[in-house]
Amino acid sequence: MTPIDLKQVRRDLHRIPELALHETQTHQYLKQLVMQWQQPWVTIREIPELPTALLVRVAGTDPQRTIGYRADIDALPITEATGLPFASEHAGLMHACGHDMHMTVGLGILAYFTQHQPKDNLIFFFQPAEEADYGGKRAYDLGVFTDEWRPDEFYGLHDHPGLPTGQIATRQGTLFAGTTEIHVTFTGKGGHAAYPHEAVDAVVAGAMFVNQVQTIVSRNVDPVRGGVVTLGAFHAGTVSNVIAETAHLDGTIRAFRQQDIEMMQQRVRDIVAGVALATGVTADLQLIQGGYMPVENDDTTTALFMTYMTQATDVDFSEIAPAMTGEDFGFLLQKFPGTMFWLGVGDPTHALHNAGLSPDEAALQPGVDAMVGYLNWRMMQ
Ligand SMILES: CC(=O)N[C@@H](CCC[C@H](N)C(=O)O)C(=O)O
Repeated sequence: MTPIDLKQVRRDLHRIPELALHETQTHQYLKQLVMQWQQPWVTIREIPELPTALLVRVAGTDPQRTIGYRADIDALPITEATGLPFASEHAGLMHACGHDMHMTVGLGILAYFTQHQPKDNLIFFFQPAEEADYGGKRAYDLGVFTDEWRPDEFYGLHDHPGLPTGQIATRQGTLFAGTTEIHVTFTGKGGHAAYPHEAVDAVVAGAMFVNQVQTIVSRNVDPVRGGVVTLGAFHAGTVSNVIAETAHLDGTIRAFRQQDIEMMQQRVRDIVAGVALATGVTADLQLIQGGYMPVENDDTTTALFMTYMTQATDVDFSEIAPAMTGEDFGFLLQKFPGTMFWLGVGDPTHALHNAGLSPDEAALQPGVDAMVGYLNWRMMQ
């Protein structure tokens, strides 16, 4: 029997969402739970330079390889609107991307292998900072995945509200886009609304920028390949009769190929420079890709994964098209072969990052069972 109540664990985690690199309560919860499953073949590891991360190694009985499994643990600055009895207790924060589900499935798999020592070595990486600040790359750059903590292959899942509960889905090749955060501040000269000629209007500069970035995808990206530029925030000004001195905008660039992402980054730089020249504002632009590289599934591990998932009679599996969501697991998959996959959580009326998102907890057990089944099968190959 697996020593974990999946639904209870998920609800406990759902109550305590924390932002990237601040997941202290979550880290403590995970650690206390894992410590209850201690066995001579289980090692818990913390990283002083990345204190909210947690790694667990399960030593195999006759290892041929080390298999990694990653679950992300951070939440979003969204005020929950689900009305659930176990809703977020942290004002303004929510597990609106399902990382509470990700952690719970990861814990379920780990719990199983603490009780049934595997043949191969397994490492579990409970990763801070997926939504921002690229915790996977940070861990890699700190040298975490070396020596006995080096995975020969790496797996990780993301929940998908649009897929039926418990369905597993993935594909060969690119699964998710690479992304780049855009942060730009235009600074002009504030003034009276009646005297625009004596001011430099940052709202006009911001509006020009919003309009001109719309040409990047429509005019510069190969339409067959696709891409997205979304500006999610625009803050400027105070009242109707004062010309705004500053405008700050935040957004994201997305595409499936790194060369397209870099071309789009350059177009954003060009447009910012053009807006500054045309309006007289000064501009401070930051483009941050961090670890959000395109998520490229490895041919070999993905063929194995899809073979198992297709043949397993208790797994509902589908092949799926790539998505423009981003994931810093893309960075780790550049360093180690592996496979990312979706787990259906059956809430088609709410997208990821929606305040009403309520993943179906009935997906937890099939998620654990599919991955435990796959790992046991993989270790016999
Ligand atoms: C699965 C998911 O929603 N991931 C996030 C990753 C954020 C990347 C970065 N902060 C950016 O916006 O570029 C996503 O928004 O896709």
